[in-house]
Amino acid sequence: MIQIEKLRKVYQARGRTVTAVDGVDLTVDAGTVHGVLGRSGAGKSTLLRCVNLLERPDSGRVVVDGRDLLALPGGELRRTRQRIGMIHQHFGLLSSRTVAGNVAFPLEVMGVPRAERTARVAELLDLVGLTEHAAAYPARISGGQKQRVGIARALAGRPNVLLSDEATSALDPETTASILELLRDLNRRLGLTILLITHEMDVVRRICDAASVMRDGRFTESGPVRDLLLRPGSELARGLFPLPPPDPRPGTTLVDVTFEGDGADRPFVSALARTHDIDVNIVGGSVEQAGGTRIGRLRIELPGDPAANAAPLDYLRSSGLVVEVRS
Ligand SMILES: Nc1ncnc2c1ncn2[C@@H]1O[C@H](COP(=O)(O)OP(=O)(O)OP(=O)(O)O)[C@@H](O)[C@H]1O
Repeated sequence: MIQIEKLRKVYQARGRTVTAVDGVDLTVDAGTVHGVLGRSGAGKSTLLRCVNLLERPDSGRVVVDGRDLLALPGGELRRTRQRIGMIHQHFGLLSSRTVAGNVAFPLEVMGVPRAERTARVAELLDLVGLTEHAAAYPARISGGQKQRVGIARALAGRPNVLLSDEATSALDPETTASILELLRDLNRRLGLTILLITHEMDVVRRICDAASVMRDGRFTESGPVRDLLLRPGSELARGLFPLPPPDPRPGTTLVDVTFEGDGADRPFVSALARTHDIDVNIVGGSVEQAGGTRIGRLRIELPGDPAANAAPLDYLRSSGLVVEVRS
């Protein structure tokens, strides 16, 4: 479990002060995957690097598995940090070592005896599907395989927590999907808690249980993915279900309807048309699997202005749908 309280990190660079993380609170429950989403410069990397103290926060608290990192004495801090794995966008492999040698490296640093190390490396390579490539050098393997080596290496110290710094940003979509699947699988099999940062909506959709949207060092929204997607005005929902900017026609009402699970199969559009004897025009929409559930977003146009549509809008709301009037 990761608990971050009022975390703040300020950089001074060339006479300029940048507040990269500006009082962030975050709890990542044990065994869940949490994604922090945001544009370049939002403060995501700084936040992530504060969780294993690669960056030292100016103030706030970072508690990992019940240990307050900023209060730990040196030796204990080092041992605790060894139990926090990290993977990176550009893998960071040692080119002079084989795949097995790269995975063995942190075990050597930890002083694990040779026989135990060999067995552990074999176990880790099996876990990430790289047994056959144990003797290959990084230059000879694909980007996806390199990230698998990165993951095996990060798991060497049997961490409960894995930090992922844009781990799939350098990969093509197909390889991205397979790496995300591997991370999801490891999260489930090992009960691994994963905190990842990304600028890709799709990463959140595919593997995150919860997410935060970061801008200018702060979270603008944060919570379980399902809850965020069902919240009117959610940036995450708008990003995952892109609809064109609303362009209402005079004398009509443009409505965005978000629905979950069964709602995706319920013919609420035809029911609305029938119940209120109106023509409903579907302008756009999509249905996605996200946050462990199926969520859809549909933009519809009703005849008449919003004031004239009070009853149909009430009908949609009382059907358990999330309704946002865009005109
Ligand atoms: N070592 C540093 N010294 C000075 N300023 C820094 C340093 N590291 C980051 N910053 C600044 O802090 C802000 C947040 O940067 P950060 O890298 O955390 O954002 P990010 O969301 O991860 O973006 P990116 O994806 O581009 O890395 C930016 O304005 C950046 O220029």
